[in-house]
Amino acid sequence: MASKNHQAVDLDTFIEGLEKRNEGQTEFIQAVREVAEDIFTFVKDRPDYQEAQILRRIAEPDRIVSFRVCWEDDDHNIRVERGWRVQNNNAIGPYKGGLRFHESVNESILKFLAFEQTFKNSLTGLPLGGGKGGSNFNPKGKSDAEIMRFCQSFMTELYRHIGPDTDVPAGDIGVGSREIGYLFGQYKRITGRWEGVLTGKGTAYGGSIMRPEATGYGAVYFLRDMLREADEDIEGKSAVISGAGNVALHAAEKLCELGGKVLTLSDSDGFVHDPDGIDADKIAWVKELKNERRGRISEYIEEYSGATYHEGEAPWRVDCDIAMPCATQNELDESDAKALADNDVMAVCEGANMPTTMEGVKVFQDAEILYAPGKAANAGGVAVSGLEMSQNSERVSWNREKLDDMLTDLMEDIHGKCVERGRSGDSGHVNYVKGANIAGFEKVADAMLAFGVV
Ligand SMILES: NC(=O)C1=CN([C@@H]2O[C@H](COP(=O)(O)OP(=O)(O)OC[C@H]3O[C@@H](n4cnc5c(N)ncnc54)[C@H](OP(=O)(O)O)[C@@H]3O)[C@@H](O)[C@H]2O)C=CC1
Ligand SMILES: O=C(O)CCC(=O)C(=O)O
Repeated sequence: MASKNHQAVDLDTFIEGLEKRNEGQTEFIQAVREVAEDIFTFVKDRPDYQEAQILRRIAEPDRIVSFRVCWEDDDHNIRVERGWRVQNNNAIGPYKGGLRFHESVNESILKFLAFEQTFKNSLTGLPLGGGKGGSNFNPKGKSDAEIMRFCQSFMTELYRHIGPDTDVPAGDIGVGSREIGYLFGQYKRITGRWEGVLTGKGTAYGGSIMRPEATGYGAVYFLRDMLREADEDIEGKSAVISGAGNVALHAAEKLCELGGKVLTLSDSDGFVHDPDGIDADKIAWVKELKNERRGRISEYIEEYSGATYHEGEAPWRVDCDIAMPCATQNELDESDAKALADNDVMAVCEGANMPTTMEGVKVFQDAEILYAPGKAANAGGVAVSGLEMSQNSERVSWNREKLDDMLTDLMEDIHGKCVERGRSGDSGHVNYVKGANIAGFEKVADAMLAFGVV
């Protein structure tokens, strides 16, 4: 009788097939490859996972919906963009993951994000599957009315593919509370239903009071847990942060609160370095600059004269104890990682999704630098989204204190899973990438085994 294992392939053959099937989709291939390296070792002793082709199936989205988004700008020009929703895997719960509006958005980027989301959401321990969506629409410089018309048009197609038990989108780059408001309003108008179909909503209409802070705060809680595991803490440590959006500013806020000193923030044009520290008042000023006036980070040096602005550069060469990439994918490459290692960085904790290239990750791992991948460290955002879904279906509202306690516990739990699965026998060093990959995979894999071949 032929072995049931006849379809098992080695890692190289798996990657070859992946590259062939997803030609040119570099971000997606990178994300799957990073997981596959750990999972292939892990499933060596699990023929049931191998025979069921679990990883091969998770690496093929359940479906991708792509659609035209047509809208009218303030000068009455008709504009056409492309929208997508990638529903990667719903083995353990409804598809869940953000929407990104950025001119760089394409299928590869959304597929990598939806794939990573599947593992991240599993790590939270909540019943959430993985998805992601968005558009190549560029929100920069658009009026509020233009943003509203775009969001309404986007939702006019998306609404038929989502639902509180089907797929629950949220924000990501370029999608904050303003956009979620317009999207939710349009969903409600079309369907006539008030239901928890989006998270990141305003508190006036069912949003969680902690969702805006959750990703950045959660990442710093993970950092604190990781440092504690190594008998260190945040107090007195200097930190470089990239980005000046939702994740970066809330990470900066929590770092300051826990006694850290934030030295940098950035946007896609450059970074600011403030040797005096970017404290809570300065962060509040940047929040107003970014969220209300929609300005550029370069304006910081006009307000705070001790700071310098570095056009076209990233902050990774500034001497620091802690680095937190909180902007976008592949923003920290091998040479950046070497610069951080040469400066004896103690910990790298990712607020963004896949911000470090594979070569950069290798530098951190070879140097045994404490390194937390985004899929574990930034899971606090989607975890609080999961809590927002519970609040909506139970028709309850939890206060900030309760939610912050729950977020703290959730991050501690994710950290614990990474340590359990990622600690190496000899040195005791924790490989958080391996830990997150294996712990995230296992729950989804067990659910998929239970379903048979579907
Ligand atoms: N919001 C959330 O809850 C979660 C977000 N994440 C991830 O965190 C990261 C940041 O998201 P978020 O803070 O929400 O997004 P925002 O839109 O609020 O902010 C994004 C920030 O990153 C900068 N940025 C974007 N693209 C680039 C680029 N190509 N090069 C350099 N800088 C860039 C932006 O600068 P500029 O204004 O110039 O474009 C901006 O400062 C993303 O990777 C996202 O996927 C992960 C988990 C949850
Ligand atoms: O809260 C959510 O559902 C979205 C979070 C997200 O997009 C992410 O974790 O990258």
